[in-house]
Amino acid sequence: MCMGENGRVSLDEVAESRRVAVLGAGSWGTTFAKILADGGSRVSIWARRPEVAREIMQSHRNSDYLPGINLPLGIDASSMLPEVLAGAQQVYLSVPSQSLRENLRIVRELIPERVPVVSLMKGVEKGTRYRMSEVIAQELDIAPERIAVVSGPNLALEIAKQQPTAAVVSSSSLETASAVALAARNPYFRSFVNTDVVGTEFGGVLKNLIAVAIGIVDGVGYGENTKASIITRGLVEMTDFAVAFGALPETMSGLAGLGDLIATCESPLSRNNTAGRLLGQGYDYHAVIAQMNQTAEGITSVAPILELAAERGVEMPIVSQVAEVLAGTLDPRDIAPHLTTDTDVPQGE
Ligand SMILES: NC(=O)C1=CN([C@@H]2O[C@H](COP(=O)(O)OP(=O)(O)OC[C@H]3O[C@@H](n4cnc5c(N)ncnc54)[C@H](O)[C@@H]3O)[C@@H](O)[C@H]2O)C=CC1
Ligand SMILES: O=C(CO)COP(=O)(O)O
Repeated sequence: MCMGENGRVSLDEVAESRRVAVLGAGSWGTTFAKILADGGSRVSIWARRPEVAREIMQSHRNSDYLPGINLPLGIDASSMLPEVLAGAQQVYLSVPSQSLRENLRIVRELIPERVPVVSLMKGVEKGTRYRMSEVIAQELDIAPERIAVVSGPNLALEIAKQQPTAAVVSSSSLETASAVALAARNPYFRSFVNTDVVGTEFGGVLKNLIAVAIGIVDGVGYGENTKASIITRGLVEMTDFAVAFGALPETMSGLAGLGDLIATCESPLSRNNTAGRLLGQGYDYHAVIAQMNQTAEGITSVAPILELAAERGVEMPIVSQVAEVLAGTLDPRDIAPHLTTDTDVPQGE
């Protein structure tokens, strides 16, 4: 690192040495850019739409996704990928999960060598059923040690308002997780680390599905008993599923599991919860999709998650019922924390 004129390292030089790129200027990409900038990094965001990049550059706002939020001055934005990625020391990815692969194919040659690549996403790919870190490893052909994922109870708008929040950064390399966690921290945002990538990633995917179920019963008008029963049994489903794929059970009781489950199930800010509520109010799948102007990953993750569950013999009664409501084969009023077709023999909790 070079010195300023007085022989000291200037703040600009420190920030320059921590140049990071965020691909995706939706609500989470933009909020994460703010987290990183408020932590001292110099951040470039890639926005697919030039008008979004222009608004961030000129007004320091992204009013479509974060109304009322002023972004820090240390954030640049562009719709030109080479500009955004040049010199980045870390690359964060925050596009809808189903579009990750096509985007990686475009940026493959532009990602600087050896830098960590971080998924902020909470979905699985339809068809392949891959987690986002698996899509990254496959498309970029990089070692798992360079890949990290971030998850936790992280409703974007609350964090953009600087409400105190925690998350977990996971990588098979603790060194990579720690480097990312050091960048992704500031007075209102604290990143913990772990090496359970499978659990951390599946936690974020699975809680979306339970949040859709909670939205459905909310839309129907059921009360707290129903919701608490679904959340509690939902956590059992999440844990059974994740452990069957090699996750540690304790990850599911951490920020990426229970923590995110609580936040997403309780908040009207959650798009998954909102989509569920519309289903519970009687809108069908197509009407719900038409009303959502932001990404609700749970809707597209249901099918691949149930296919994966079937592969490993994991029972997921709540997620199965969400799939049935989406398919129009189950009346939202009949959704329950158990299958109504269960045997009459009482089961252990
Ligand atoms: N919003 C939140 O509170 C949080 C979201 N996440 C995750 O972050 C990921 C991104 O979600 P959000 O930013 O919330 O979604 P969003 O709907 O707010 O924004 C999505 C962004 O991706 C862009 N986009 C859409 N299709 C695209 C494509 N084919 N190629 C490239 N860009 C495309 C949109 O223009 C938009 O800028 C999701 O996986 C979500 O689960 C994770 C934690 C919190
Ligand atoms: O992941 C989230 C909170 O942690 C955001 O949830 P939604 O995608 O349902 O808005």
